[in-house]
Amino acid sequence: MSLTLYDKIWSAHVVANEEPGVDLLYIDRQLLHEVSSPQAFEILREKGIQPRRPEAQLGLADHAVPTRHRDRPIADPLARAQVDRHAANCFAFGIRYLELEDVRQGIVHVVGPEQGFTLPGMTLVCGDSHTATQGAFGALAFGIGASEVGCVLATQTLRQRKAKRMRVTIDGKLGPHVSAKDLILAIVGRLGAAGATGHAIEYAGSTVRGLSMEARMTLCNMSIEAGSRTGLIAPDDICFEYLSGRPMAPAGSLWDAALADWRALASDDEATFDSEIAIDATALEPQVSWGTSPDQVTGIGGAVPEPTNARARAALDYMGLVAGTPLDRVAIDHVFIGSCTNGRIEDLRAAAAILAGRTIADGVQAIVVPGSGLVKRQAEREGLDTIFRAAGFEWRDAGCSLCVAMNDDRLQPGERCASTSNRNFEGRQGIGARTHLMSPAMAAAAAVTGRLSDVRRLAC
Ligand SMILES: CC(C)[C@H](C(=O)O)[C@@H](O)C(=O)O
Ligand code: SF4
Repeated sequence: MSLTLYDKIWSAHVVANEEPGVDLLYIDRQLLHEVSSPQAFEILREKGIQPRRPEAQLGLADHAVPTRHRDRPIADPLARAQVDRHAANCFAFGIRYLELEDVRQGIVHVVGPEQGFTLPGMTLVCGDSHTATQGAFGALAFGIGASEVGCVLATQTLRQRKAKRMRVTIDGKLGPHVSAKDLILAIVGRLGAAGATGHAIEYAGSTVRGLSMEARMTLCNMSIEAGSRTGLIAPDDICFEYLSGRPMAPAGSLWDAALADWRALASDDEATFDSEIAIDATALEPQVSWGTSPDQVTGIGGAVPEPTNARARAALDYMGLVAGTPLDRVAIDHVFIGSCTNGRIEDLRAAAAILAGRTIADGVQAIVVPGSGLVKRQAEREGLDTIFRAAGFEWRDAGCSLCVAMNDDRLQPGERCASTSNRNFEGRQGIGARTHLMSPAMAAAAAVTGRLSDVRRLAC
């Protein structure tokens, strides 16, 4: 029987069949952050259980952490308590924890792959909806709820209903300054916020094969914004090269053995999918969201659309936008470059390439927040921090930052932000704040002009 990549990883992890369509899966790895883990540790305490495999877990703090003054104790008492509690829980239960001072600290979905904790063919979970980011490595990676985090800690298994299979095939060469972020925004726009609900998406096609691992992670990251908990890409030489030599990746003969297994991780040629979508990358223009859901998106050459339903009307109202306004006339107050969608080294390089020799517009406040301490260090080695600072950006420490208003970085009501993150929900960047999602190069262009702008015009 022909199988998809999803089927193969799934069946390799079935411990028991519970009922038709529902299996008990073995979970290889779990990432633990400070927001979704406290309840799980409480479950262990209440029941007097020790983690089944502490070495299969990795803990760190990312959502609540400040991105400045990291040499001082966390000023906000609630954030400090949350981070301290998470660290204490990890230590108490014998789980590896990356301290805030550790250069390896960062956003879970950046750190997992960077450390080689995330490997092809694995099942990997985290109490976080953007865990699908790590499916870029051909891992079955998905977000779970807080009580499920406890279940994985206690048993290293999880009861799961198998999803339907969807393949998104992307072919054609991306134009200059058009990136994986533009692709995934366009895909989410086409599928709709619930279009892939109940499905596991596999991204395939010549465009995907040509993408770096950083770009593949950007693609998989936003699968959840179309309703899919899982985004997968078959691992190949680009993936193996990225992983080779990573601290937690296998080495020596174990690496050779792993590689032989990983090369079999692809959908069979005759495998069938419940749903198939084809995307032509050639004609794609840079994308910008105009509403309060990531599927409310269009090309930068377009205008604020005429609302066709109550949801769109409410979105325009919240966003303070009038239908028919060309997008490139919309002025912005803030720029945020970072997040698990676009906080990796390539994202910083793409933004810096636009900002070199330029300065941000008067009145604009701009921050760049590397996805991890290692991304920050690498960017500094390449002199990117100098470019960002010279342009007028603040150069911060790693964390979720302005992607989510759960830390010191947040906007005021009515402020408008060009953001490389993945969600533009009401209040996401602060109460009443307005978010436009876009790529790092597009965010850099917005910083320079002070409005939403086509980076291709600025670049040439
Ligand atoms: C706080 C966390 C559980 C949440 C998620 O599940 O994704 C956050 O990371 C987000 O991006 O909204
Ligand atoms: S960077 Fe944003 S999307 Fe990613 S885990 Fe943090 S809050 Fe969630």
